[in-house]
Amino acid sequence: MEPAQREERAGPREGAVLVGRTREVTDVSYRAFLASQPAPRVHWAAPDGLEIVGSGSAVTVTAHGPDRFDSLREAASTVFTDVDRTGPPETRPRLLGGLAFNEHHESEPPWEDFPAAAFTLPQTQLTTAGDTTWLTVRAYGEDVTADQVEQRLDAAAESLSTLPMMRPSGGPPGVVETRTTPSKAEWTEQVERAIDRIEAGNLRKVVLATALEVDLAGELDVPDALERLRRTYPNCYRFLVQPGTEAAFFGPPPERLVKLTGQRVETEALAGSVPRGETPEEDADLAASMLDSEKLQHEQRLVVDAIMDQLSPLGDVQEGEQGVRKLTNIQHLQTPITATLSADEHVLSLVEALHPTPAVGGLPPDKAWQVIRETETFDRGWYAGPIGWFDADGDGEFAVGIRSSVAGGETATLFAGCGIVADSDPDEEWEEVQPKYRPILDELTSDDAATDGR
Ligand SMILES: C=C(O[C@@H]1C=C(C(=O)O)C=C[C@H]1O)C(=O)O
Repeated sequence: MEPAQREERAGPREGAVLVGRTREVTDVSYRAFLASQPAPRVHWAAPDGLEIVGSGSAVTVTAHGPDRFDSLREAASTVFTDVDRTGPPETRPRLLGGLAFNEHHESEPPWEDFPAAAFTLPQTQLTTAGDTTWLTVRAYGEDVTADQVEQRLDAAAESLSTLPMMRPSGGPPGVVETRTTPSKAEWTEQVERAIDRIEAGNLRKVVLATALEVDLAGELDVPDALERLRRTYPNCYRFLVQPGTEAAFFGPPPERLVKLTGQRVETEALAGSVPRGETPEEDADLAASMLDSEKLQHEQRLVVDAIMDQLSPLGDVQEGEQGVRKLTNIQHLQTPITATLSADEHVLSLVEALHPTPAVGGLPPDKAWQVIRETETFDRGWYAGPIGWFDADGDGEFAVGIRSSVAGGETATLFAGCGIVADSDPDEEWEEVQPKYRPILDELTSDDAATDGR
């Protein structure tokens, strides 16, 4: 397929036009398409069925610092000023990407390819909604013509038709060695210190995270891993953000940060975890113990209240009925929350209001961030940051970038955290964190080793 057009990598500018041409395609393998594409690459799949994969950058908007949301909105409005496109609404231009957990993110290893915030309009994109898949080719610039883009669309369709429907799967690369940050002893100290701060009265909850650095026996085939995650975590989001040739950030997060369609907001509180049981009875008992647990209900309530507080100035907010979200290897307390806005808002404004929720940050948010910064000895980077898309109308959807890893060459760094409250126990919290590595760790572990280790 066509190499990325370097001359078009520049950012948004006045006078440039965005030209997009789209056609329906059949019998396409996302894995084969993704594997055939050069970086930058992005992938987004939502549990409700929208699936997008893209490569190359027609235009990318980036931002950093406290004004990053304003800068993104402004840059995006320049990108969307002059659009000449074909295709159904499903294929409208969506800027795909995300933001680092914190606005002061530094692009240091393993995050050297990742700015504090970056959203891309891919040059070549597949979009699936319902049973239909479309191929879109885009270009952005002062001198771009519809003829050029149509020719590129012909070429892209031609090379797409030559891709194999199924590539043989290379399988997981295998794990040589793992290193945990912090160690179990350090974790115990960190959690005890956090509890001291909570008891001192100036902190209610903090989510402390851990990192697992994994040396691999070979290079990870990310398109293959994403394809396997489609089957093992079918009700989760799946994403890939690969801004350069080195590192890929990817994972199957279960948690929605926010979805905005017109004035309708959908979000959720997802916090409080227990493992899945070995038998249906044990599984139901574990779920019941979670529903009955005062500590886990407290963790959940803090998240529900914080989200409701953030949204209530913007419109009419409804708390849904609490339930249990069952994933392949863990179950969580979940409360859906919806709102009808009283005025139009951009989804980035909602992301700004909500992120980080106390499911991944803490309460009060500033105090929690201070504790996270003083405690964690690794860089969260984009872990637990907002990952998703937005369009010209300001509609969009964002997941929380958890159950995720940043991988490059023969190394992958995985992240997992859990909420610490007054009655947390360091040993129990350590046990709670481990299954949160599993979605990715299982993808890295060779099948033989995985069956031994399970
Ligand atoms: C922080 C993570 O998960 C979050 C924390 C949870 C908890 O403390 O129970 C549950 C779901 C997520 O909101 C993670 O997976 O790394």
